[in-house]
Amino acid sequence: AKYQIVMVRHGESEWNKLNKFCGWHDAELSEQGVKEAHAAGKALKADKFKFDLAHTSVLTRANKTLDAILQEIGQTDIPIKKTWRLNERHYGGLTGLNKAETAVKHGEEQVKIWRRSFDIPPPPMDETNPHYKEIVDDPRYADGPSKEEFPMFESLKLTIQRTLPYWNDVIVPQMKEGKKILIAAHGNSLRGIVKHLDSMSDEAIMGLNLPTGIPFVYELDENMKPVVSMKFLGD
Ligand SMILES: CC(=O)Oc1ccccc1S(=O)(=O)Nc1cc2c(c(O)c1O)C(=O)c1ccccc1C2=O
Repeated sequence: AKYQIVMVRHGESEWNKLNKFCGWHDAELSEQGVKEAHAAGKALKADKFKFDLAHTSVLTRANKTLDAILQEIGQTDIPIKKTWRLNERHYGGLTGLNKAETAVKHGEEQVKIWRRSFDIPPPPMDETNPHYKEIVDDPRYADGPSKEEFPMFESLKLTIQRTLPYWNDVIVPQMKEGKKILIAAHGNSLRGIVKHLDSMSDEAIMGLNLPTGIPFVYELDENMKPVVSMKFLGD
């Protein structure tokens, strides 16, 4: 096909392991997550993939997944673009809660509603959340989002709405210039791109849980329409 792009969800994080809502908290990769990232790189190397540049979020778990992959394919020299627009969904006041704490604090019924909703957001994060200061004051957000648009919560709909402009305005033009691109990001920011490419319904995309650390390929025609959708390496 005319265009090809590779995407990968970061390896397991320390908070994935603890079943805690992570969102914009900057959790590290777990040991397993680091292994997943190197395995992803080895798989890409085995298939002789080469990239001109990579895009990732401003969160360490995605950045380190990308670094591990680039080490394995011997391309630690290509440009890396980091953007908040590829960050994980912001889970607001749920950030840091695990499954039990969420159910205790908000009740099973509310959890059920949130789980199956596309545009019902979690409660906003406020100063009582232990992670409020670390996120709001983080210098990595100096280049955006602005104070006015800095999210305190995101529905999946809101997450997709802030990821797609980056896809359309930055990544697509680079693909049209012939650049071979790798994206290392998060479950929900990648859902936004996949939903857009495959014209998926709100319900369909909520049913898609991307595996951690397994690269997948899209091949697109001259109109950026998928000829091959979400082909996982090793499939
Ligand atoms: C597998 C797992 O333990 O998931 C967790 C982790 C932390 C809290 C609650 C749960 S749960 O078992 O209720 N399942 C669970 C719970 C939730 C979600 C979700 O995708 C999910 O799988 C959401 O997307 C979600 C999105 C926005 C607000 C709340 C939730 C939520 O409460």
